Amino acid sequence: MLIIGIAGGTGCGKTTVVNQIINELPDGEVGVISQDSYYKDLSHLSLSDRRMTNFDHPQSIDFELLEEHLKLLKAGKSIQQPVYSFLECNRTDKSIPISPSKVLIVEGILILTSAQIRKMLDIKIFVHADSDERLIRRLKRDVNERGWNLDETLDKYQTNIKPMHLQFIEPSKEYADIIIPNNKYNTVAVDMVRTIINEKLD
Ligand SMILES: Nc1ncnc2c1ncn2[C@@H]1O[C@H](COP(=O)(O)OP(=O)(O)O)[C@@H](O)[C@H]1O
Ligand SMILES: Nc1ccn([C@@H]2O[C@H](COP(=O)(O)O)[C@@H](O)[C@H]2O)c(=O)n1
Repeated sequence: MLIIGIAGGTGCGKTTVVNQIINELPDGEVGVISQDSYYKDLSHLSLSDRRMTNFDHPQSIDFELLEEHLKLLKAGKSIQQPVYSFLECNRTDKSIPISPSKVLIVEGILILTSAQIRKMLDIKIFVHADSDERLIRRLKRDVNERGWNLDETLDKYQTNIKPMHLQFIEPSKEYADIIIPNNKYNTVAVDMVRTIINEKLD
């Protein structure tokens, strides 16, 4: 199994790049795992306390479970991936079965910050977009899809998102084998990654 890690700051376009990569590949050959599914269980907190959590700090992620799942998939075993609710700011009681595949993409802002996870990655990719571009994309998404208003999103950006980006995410770029500039849609880079994957699938 070839495991590709895709990191980059919030709103840089990781999900978009992953979808572009897998779009023209055969169904079922490439699995995708999102770091978001591995946010720690916060059921012991009220919703208002959960909404105060710093979701951009590496400690918010259950990297142990993610590592265990990657090892199981690599060993040819299926896993039950937790399903996360952004509106509830918590894991749901649901999970989805993920079967092993020839290629697995693991995406998330903090994927390259974990030494255990880095060890499991065959190719490490960092998607870059300028911070103003990312903030604009993030504002639109949080307000339209994730149940936050404009002020809340800007407060989060100043208190958690920007400091964590500078402390953990941007420095993890140094571990990347490939950096994809994504201020504009980057079809050339997407085609290159797809070519690497196709070689593995042949
Ligand atoms: N190159 C791009 N140019 C303009 N908008 C983009 C680009 N890449 C992604 N977007 C948009 O930005 C938003 C965030 O993208 P997304 O892929 O969800 O980022 P991430 O997964 O890194 O948070 C989405 O609305 C997406 O359509
Ligand atoms: N309940 C949550 C959990 C996380 N976030 C934010 O998601 C961002 C990471 O996801 P991307 O798709 O943007 O890579 C991260 O910056 C968290 O702040 C959230 O808003 N609510």
